Amino acid sequence: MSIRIAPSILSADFGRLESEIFEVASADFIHVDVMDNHFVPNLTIGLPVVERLAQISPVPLDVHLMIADPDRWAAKYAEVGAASCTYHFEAANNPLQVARDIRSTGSRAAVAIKPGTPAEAVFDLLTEVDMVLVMTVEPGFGGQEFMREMLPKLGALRKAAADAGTDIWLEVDGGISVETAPEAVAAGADTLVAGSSVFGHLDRAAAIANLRVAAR
Ligand SMILES: O=C(CO)[C@@H](O)[C@H](O)COP(=O)(O)O
Ligand SMILES: [Fe+2]
Repeated sequence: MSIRIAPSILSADFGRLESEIFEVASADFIHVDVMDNHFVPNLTIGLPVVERLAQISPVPLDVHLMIADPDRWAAKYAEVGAASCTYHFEAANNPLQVARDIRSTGSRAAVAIKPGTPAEAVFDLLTEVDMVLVMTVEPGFGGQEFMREMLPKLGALRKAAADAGTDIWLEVDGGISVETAPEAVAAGADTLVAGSSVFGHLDRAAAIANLRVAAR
């Protein structure tokens, strides 16, 4: 199985975002954290910036919406060019409808769960989404410590998806590095978000290559 790497631009230099994105062009996706200071206690970027990033990025965008009311907003991010659009289960009034709205645009739909949310919460959605994102930190900030106690959720999701006759991607986000990537992959992750462990290195391409080797 080939592992997908998605550098999170939360740890990039926002003053030179375009060149930062080109420095991680060897990645499979660019992970874009959208935070609204309501669902999480942090504020980043919104729809107009994501739209422009989608136009200039050499690799597809994996947009992670940490926002209230994804029922209203999620499909709009897909419409402006997010190849994959992830909303939080905890924030959605109608999680099933949000997934369907995203998919109706042609983008991949993904649902995320915070550390306090059990994997079972999204079992009913597994045939309606393309990916589940298991948070391995509390959402809101980069550079936090990896919560390895979240890893059993991956096995549970993999089994539930197989039981439901569907094949989905499983992404982990938070504290992923060359040390923790092997654990996440062994537990069932196939898509790794990495913020500080990519943008914390001057040579971003080497950091991505090192993650790929570690994940193998
Ligand atoms: O969604 C989030 C944080 O809420 C992430 O995508 C972070 O940006 C990951 O950063 P690192 O833990 O890899 O530094
Ligand atoms: Fe994220």
